Amino acid sequence: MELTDILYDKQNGIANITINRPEVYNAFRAKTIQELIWAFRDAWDDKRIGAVILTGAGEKAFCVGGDQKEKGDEGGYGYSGGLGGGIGLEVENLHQTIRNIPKPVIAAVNGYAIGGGHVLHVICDLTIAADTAKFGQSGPKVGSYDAGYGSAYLARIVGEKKAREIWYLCEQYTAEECMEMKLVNKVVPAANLQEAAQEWAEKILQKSPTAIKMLKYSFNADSASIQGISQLSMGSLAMFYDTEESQEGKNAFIEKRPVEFNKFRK
Ligand SMILES: CC(C)(COP(=O)(O)OP(=O)(O)OC[C@H]1O[C@@H](n2cnc3c(N)ncnc32)[C@H](O)[C@@H]1OP(=O)(O)O)[C@@H](O)C(=O)NCCC(=O)NCCSC(=O)c1cc(O)c2ccccc2c1O
Repeated sequence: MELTDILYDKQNGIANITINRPEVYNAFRAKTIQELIWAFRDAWDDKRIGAVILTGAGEKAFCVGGDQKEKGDEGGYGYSGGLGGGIGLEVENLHQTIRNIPKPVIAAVNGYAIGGGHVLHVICDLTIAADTAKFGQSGPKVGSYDAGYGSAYLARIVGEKKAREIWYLCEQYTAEECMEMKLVNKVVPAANLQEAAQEWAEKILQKSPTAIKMLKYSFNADSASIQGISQLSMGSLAMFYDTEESQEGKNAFIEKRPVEFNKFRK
C-alpha cells in the first residue's frame, strides 16, 4: 500500500506507526484509517514484531479525531465501502484491529489527543504521555459521538462519573490530571517521550510472547461485549451525520464561529 497519511517502520522487534498529517493536527480521513489498519495488520503478521508504538507527527498533536474538512454535506467521510458502516470511515475496524492484535500497543501521546484521537489512545494497551499533552472528547461540540469503546470502555478506566464529565463538558485535561484519573500509565518530559515508549516496548520484548498474547486476550474478554455497543453506536452515527444538527456542529468548527444547537432541543 502506498502510504501518504502515516509513517511506518519496524526496528528491533518494534513497529512504529506515526499518524502524519501535522497540518491538520493529525486528524484522520478515510485513507488514514485504511493505512493504519494496514500497518497494524502488517505488524500482526510479522513474527519478529513483539510490540507496536502509535504516535503523531510533530509536536502539536497525537490525533484530533475525524478530519472535519473532509466530512461531506451529507454527513460521512467519503469512504463508501461496507466496512465504513455508513459513516465513511473504517473506524470500528481500526478499533477492533488495535484491540485484537496479539501484541501490546503503546500510545505515545505527544500533544492533543482529542475526539476520535482520544478514543485511539483509550483503546491502546498502554499510554505514555508527554507532559505537554492534552486530552479530551469533543464530539458533542461538533455533532458527533463514540458511544462504543470511546464511552463504555472509557468508563471502565476512569469510572462512570468522570467518563460522563469528559463527554458532557468536552473539556481538556493535562497529562498530570490524566495520570491522577489512571487514564495514562506514565508522564514524561516531551523530549523523552519516544525514548520512554521504546524502553517499555523493549521491556515487553523480553517477556514470553505467548504469555503476553494470552494476557491481552484475557483483558479483552472482560470488555468484549462493548463491540456490540460499538456497532450500534456506528450504525446510529451514520444516521445522525445526515441530520442538520450534526451538520451544524461540523460547519461551526470549519467556519470558526460559535455553534448553535439550541433549536434542536426537543
Ligand atoms: C485540537 C484543538 C483543541 C486545537 O486548538 P488550537 O487552537 O491549538 O488549534 P486550531 O484549532 O487552530 O487547529 C490547528 C489547525 O488544525 C485544524 N484542525 C484541528 N482539528 C481538526 C479536525 N478535527 N479536522 C480538521 N482540521 C482540524 C484546524 O482547522 C487548524 O487549521 P487551519 O488551517 O484552520 O488553521 C482544536 O483544533 C479542536 O478542537 N479541534 C477539533 C477536534 C474535533 O472536534 N475533532 C473531531 C471530533 S469527532 C471525532 O473525532 C470522531 C470520533 C470517532 O470515534 C468517530 C467514530 C466514527 C466516525 C467518526 C468519528 C469521529 O468523527
